[in-house]
Amino acid sequence: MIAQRFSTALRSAVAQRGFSTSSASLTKVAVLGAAGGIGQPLSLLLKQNPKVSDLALYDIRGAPGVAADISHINTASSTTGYLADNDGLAKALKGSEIVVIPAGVPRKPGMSRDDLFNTNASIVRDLAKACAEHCPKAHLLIISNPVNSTVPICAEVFKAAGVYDPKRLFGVTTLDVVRSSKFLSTLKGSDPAKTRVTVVGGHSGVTIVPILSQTAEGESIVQANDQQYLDLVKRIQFGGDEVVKAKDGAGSATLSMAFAGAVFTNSLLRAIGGEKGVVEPTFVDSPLYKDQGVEYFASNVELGPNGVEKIHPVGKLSAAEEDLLKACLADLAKNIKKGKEFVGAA
Ligand SMILES: NC(=O)C1=CN([C@@H]2O[C@H](COP(=O)(O)OP(=O)(O)OC[C@H]3O[C@@H](n4cnc5c(N)ncnc54)[C@H](O)[C@@H]3O)[C@@H](O)[C@H]2O)C=CC1
Ligand SMILES: O=C([O-])CC(=O)C(=O)O
Repeated sequence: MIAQRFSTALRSAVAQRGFSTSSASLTKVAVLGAAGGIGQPLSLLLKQNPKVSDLALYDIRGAPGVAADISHINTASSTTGYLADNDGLAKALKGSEIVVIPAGVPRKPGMSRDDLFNTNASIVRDLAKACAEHCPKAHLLIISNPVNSTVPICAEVFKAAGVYDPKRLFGVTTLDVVRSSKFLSTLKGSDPAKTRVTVVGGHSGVTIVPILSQTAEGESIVQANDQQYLDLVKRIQFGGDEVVKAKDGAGSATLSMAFAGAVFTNSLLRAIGGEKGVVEPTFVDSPLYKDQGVEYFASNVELGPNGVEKIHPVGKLSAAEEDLLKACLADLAKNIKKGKEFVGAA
């Protein structure tokens, strides 16, 4: 009974976010880091998605157990778990059209995302090498932090292997969009499902730039440019810290991230299936600020069957947002350089 209620609630939440029930195109999706705090609920949500035909769950520990559990859910897709032995990673990746990567360590209180670099850079580099070898045409969705550096790392690995397609590499910044929507709609009493905020830049502190002036519910707050605006921007930029602090040493956002990851994956699945006009903010190889030394940047991106279809410019900004963008670009350039240098490319 409880399971039934849970399932109904989940399906309804998923439906509200626009998960289609048509299964025009069926896709193998791999999750690397599938037994982790994000990996498990993300895999659960992907099992609900009728556009997924095969779910390949890979982790250095625990993935077969997670897969066995999830495989009993009565949706059409098949679920298989893989460990590193017996060529598990290669088997998980072969035939995958989408690879979602939440592998790596999360923050503890007092740490910045950049403090994760030493551990996560090599994890992501090695997984990217395997993707370049076994599924070079897959769309790579990078969740592992620091995203501002791990995305450039993946790009350099793919370039070195001669298989880089900038249209198929995405840093998942959807959680910033989800948080902006929730925080703004709570302040304004609006419907969060209809309160869409574009968030540009990167995914760390001041590199997260919410463009509240372009949202009807945010316009007046931006115009007032008072403490309420400053607090809202700060909460969006440092929302991750709120969760890290509350979890008190037990990690960072997992459930909201799984939700955000499932939303972005579903948008890409819709676009791969031929739906037009699917737009999500995401951190990609972008021409927008390359002349300022920033090669990767999150802005609204129209998705298509081959990944990035069109990168939208940030549009008109308020004076305060111009200042936020300036601070963002300075930090972002450093984060990107660090990632490139790690692979020996800067
Ligand atoms: N992009 C975003 O918005 C967000 C990113 N994150 C990041 O996601 C990452 C994962 O977070 P959690 O799931 O909470 O961590 P976790 O520690 O709960 O799970 C990570 C999983 O990765 C696995 N793993 C480690 N090395 C691996 C390898 N070489 N191959 C495959 N799997 C491997 C671990 O065994 C573990 O199961 C962290 O770096 C975190 O900072 C977290 C929240 C939001
Ligand atoms: O704060 C963290 O370390 C995890 C993360 O990226 C987020 O919650 O936005």
